[in-house]
Amino acid sequence: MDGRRHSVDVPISRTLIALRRVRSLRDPSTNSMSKLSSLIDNFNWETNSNNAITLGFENDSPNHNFSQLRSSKILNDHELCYGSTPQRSLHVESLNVGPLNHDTGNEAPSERYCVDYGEKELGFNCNEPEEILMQAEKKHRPMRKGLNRKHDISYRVTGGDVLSPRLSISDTGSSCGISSCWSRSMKYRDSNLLPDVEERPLLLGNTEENIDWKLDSGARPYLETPRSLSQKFMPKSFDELVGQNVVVRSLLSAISNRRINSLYLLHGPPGTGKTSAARIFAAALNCLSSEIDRVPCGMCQECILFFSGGSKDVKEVDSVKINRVQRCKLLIKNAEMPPVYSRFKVYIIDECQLLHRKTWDTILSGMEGLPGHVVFIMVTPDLDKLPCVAVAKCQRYHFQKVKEVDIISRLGRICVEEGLDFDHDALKFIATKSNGSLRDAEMMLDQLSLLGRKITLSLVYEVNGVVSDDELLDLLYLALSNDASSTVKRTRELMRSRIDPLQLVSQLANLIMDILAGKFPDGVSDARRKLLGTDNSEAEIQQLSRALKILSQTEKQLRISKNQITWLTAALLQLSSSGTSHDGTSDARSSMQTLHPQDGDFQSISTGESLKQSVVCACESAVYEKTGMRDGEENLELVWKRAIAICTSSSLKKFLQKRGKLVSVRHTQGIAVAELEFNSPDSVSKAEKSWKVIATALQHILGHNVELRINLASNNCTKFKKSSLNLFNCSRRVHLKSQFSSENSDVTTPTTVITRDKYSESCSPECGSRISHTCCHGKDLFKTIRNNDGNALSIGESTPDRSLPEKMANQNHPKYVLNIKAVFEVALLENCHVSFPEGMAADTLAGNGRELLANLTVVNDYGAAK
Ligand SMILES: Nc1ncnc2c1ncn2[C@@H]1O[C@H](COP(=O)(O)OP(=O)(O)OP(=O)(O)O)[C@@H](O)[C@H]1O
Ligand SMILES: [Zn+2]
Repeated sequence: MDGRRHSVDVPISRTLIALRRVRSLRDPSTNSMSKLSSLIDNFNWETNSNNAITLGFENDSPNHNFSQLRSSKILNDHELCYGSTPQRSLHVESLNVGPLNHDTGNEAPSERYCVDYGEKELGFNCNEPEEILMQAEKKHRPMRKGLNRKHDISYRVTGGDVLSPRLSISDTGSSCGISSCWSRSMKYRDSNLLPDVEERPLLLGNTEENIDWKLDSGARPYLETPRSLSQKFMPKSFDELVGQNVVVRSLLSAISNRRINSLYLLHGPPGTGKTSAARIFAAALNCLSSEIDRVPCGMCQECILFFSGGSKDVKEVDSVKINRVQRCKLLIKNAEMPPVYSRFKVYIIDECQLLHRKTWDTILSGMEGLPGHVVFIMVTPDLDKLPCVAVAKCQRYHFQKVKEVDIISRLGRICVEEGLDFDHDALKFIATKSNGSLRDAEMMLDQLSLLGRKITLSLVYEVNGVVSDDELLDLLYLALSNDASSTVKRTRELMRSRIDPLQLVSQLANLIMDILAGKFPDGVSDARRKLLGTDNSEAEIQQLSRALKILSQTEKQLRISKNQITWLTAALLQLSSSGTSHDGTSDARSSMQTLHPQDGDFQSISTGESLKQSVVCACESAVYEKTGMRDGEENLELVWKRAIAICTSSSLKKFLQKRGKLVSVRHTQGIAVAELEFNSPDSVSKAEKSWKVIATALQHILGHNVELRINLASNNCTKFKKSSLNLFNCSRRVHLKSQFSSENSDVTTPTTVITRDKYSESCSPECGSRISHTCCHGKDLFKTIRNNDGNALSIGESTPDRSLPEKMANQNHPKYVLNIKAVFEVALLENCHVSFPEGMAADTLAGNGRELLANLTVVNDYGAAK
C-alpha cells in the first residue's frame, strides 16, 4: 500500500476507538451521528504498513452512499475541488472512498468520486475552519510523526455529524487540476435552522448587535505569533497547568466518568490559570483521543482545530456583551442547536462577575431546557460578586495561588526554552513578588528578557524599584542611629530613584529579621556587617524587634495611603526611638520612658533631644485615655517650627510663623489635639482655609491623628467675645480612620470634623468616628448635622438665635460666610444632611455657601427638602 498516500498522524486504533466513543458519548437525542451510523457501519477501515488508513464502502457503490447522504440532507457541505471547471465534487483522495483498492502502489493519483450537486442546495463558499484547519495542520506538522508532505492526510470524526476524509494536499495536481484541494466537512443541519444563526448566532436580525465571536478577546488565545511569554506558554494540557492538582484531577475524572455538568464555575485569584483551565477543559471535552486521562491530546482533529482558534463549538463570550437581554437570549438559542463539528458546545464566560443579575437569570433559566451537549464554563476572580443562586447552581472549582516553588520551576523552564540565563535568586524574587500569580511572574520575566539575556537579581531589583542589600543596610543604620536629617535625605534619594515605599518597608523588615536571626544577606560587604554587628546586645535586639513592629504596622498603613513617602519617612524616623541607638550617642529608650511615664496612658511632647524621640508611632499607640497637660513651651515651638518647615507654600509658612502659635498638644483617645492660636480674626479665617495643610504637617511631625483647634489668641478673644459672634473657634480633625472605624478611607485624606469648640458647653459625641457639630459661641448655627443614615450626630441644645444666620447671611458677613462654607464643606465630605433652624430657608444663605448647597440634600426643620 502506498504509504505516501495514506500517511496518517494518529494511530488507526485510536481513530476507531475515538469514532466509537464519539458515538457512544453523545446524547442520543442530539446524536446526529446516528443518522450517519448506518453509513459509517458500511465503511471499511484498513490500515497499511505505514500506519495509514484506507476507507471504503463495503457495498462497492460510493455513488449510492453519497446519494444516500444527499437525499437525507445530512450532507450540505462537501468537498471542494477548485479546478478549471467549476465542478463541485465529492473528493476523497487519500481516503479511498470507493471500491477498496489495495492496489495503490503506483504513483497514479487516487481514484475520485465526484458527485454533482445543484448550486442552490449547497453552501459553496470556502469554510473558514477548513482554512484554519489546513493552516493548523501545517503549523502542527512537526508534532506529528510519519507525515508525508505529498500525501498528507488526516481523518475527521466530528461531533457525530461528520465523517470527513479531509485535507489533502496533493502535489500531483491531477484530477481537479490544482495543487491543493480540501474537503469540506459534511455536517448535519436541520432544514429549519438558519445557517447564519448557526455560524454567527448573534447576528440574527440586528446588525448593530453583531457579536463577532472571533473578535472576542481571547477567542483565539493560542496565537501563532504570541505577543508575550505568557501567551506563548499558555498551558495547552492539564499537565502544563501548574499547582492546581486537585482541580485537574477532578476535571479529568469528570471526563473519564462521563459526568459532564452543564455549568462550571472556576474561581480564584488572578493569574492562577482559571481561563487556561477552562480552555483546556473545553478542548478535553471534545478531544478524540482514546487516552482519556491524557486529554486534550493536542493532536487530534478537534484539538488542532481548537488550539488554532478555529473551533466553532467552543466559544469565549464577552461578559459585558451578553449583558443585553436580547444577546443573552440569542446565546441560549444558539446553545440549543447541535454542535457544528464537535461533541460538546462549550461557552466560556470569563470575568463572569461582570454579568448582570438579569443575565444570570436568563442563563440559569435558559439552561434548564438545554440539551446535554451544552457546557457553560464561568470564570471569575471574584466569587463574592456573583449572585448566590448562580454560585449554588454551578459546580465550583477553586484555584489556589501558585506556590513560589512552582512559579520558580516554571520560570526556570521558560528561561531554558527561551535561551535565557538566570540567577536562581532572581527567579525567587520574581516568584515572591508575583504573589501567587504565575501570569504576573511570567509577565515580569517577559519584561526582564527584553533588557538582557541574563536575568540577574540586580536587574530584577532595578526593574522593580527595589533597594540593594547594601543600600538597605545603610538606610537602616541611619534610621537606627538617630540621624534624622541623613535618614530623611537618604529616603528622599531612594524615593527619587522610584523605589516603591511598600517594597522598601518589606525589605527593611526582612533585613531586620535576618539580622535578628544572625544572618546577613549574601553579598553584603564586611564593612556594613560591622556597622550593625552580628552580636547584638539585649537592648539592640529589643530595639530591632520594636523597629520590626513599627515597620509591619507601617506596611499596613502604606497599603491604604496615597501619601506613602511621608508615612515611610515618619516610620523611619521612629525606628531609632524604638530602643538603643546603634552609635551609642543617645539612649532613646530613656527618652521614650519619659514619654510613656506609666503604662502608655499618657504621652505628651516633652523635652528631648530629638523630636522623633518624642513621637510615638501612631500605629503602635494604644488608646490613650484622656489627659490634660500643657506642653513645654520650648518643645511646642520646635514642633510648630518643624510643621511649618514641611509646608510647601512659602506664603503659608510666613503666615504661620508670623501669626500663629502652637499652644498645646494633648493626646487623647489616640488623637493629638493641637491647639493653635492666631492673633486676629482674619488670621483665624486664613488659617482655617489652610487647615488641612497645617493638620497634615502636624500629623507628620507628631505621628498621630491630629485634631486641630484654631482659636483666636486669648487676649483678642475677650474683645471678640463682646461682639455678637465668635466664629473663630471651630476645630477640625485629621485622623486615621482605619484606626477608629472600619470605614475605608485614605489615611492621608484628612477628614474634616467640626467639633464643639472649647468655649461652648461640652459636647458628647458618642458618634466616635464622626463628630459633627458646630456652634458659634453657644448659638447653634445649624441645629443638626446628620450622617448619611439620617441620624443626628450631635444636636445643639442651646436655643438658636434664629434670626441670626439669616441676618448674617443677608449682610454677607465675610466671617459668617466663611463658616457657612466650612460647615457645608463638612456636610459635603461627610455626605450629611443639614438641618436648618426653623424658619430659615436654605436659599437665604448667601455668598459662598450657596454654590455648595447645590450638592447637598438640605432639609429644614419642617422636613422640606431644598
Ligand atoms: N496554573 C498555571 N499553570 C500554568 N500557567 C499558568 C497558570 N496560571 C497562570 N498561568 C500563566 O498565566 C497566563 C494567564 O493565565 P490565566 O488567564 O489562565 O489566569 P486566570 O486565573 O484566568 O487569570 P485572570 O483571573 O486574571 O483572568 C497563562 O497564559 C499562563 O501562561
Ligand atoms: Zn485531542
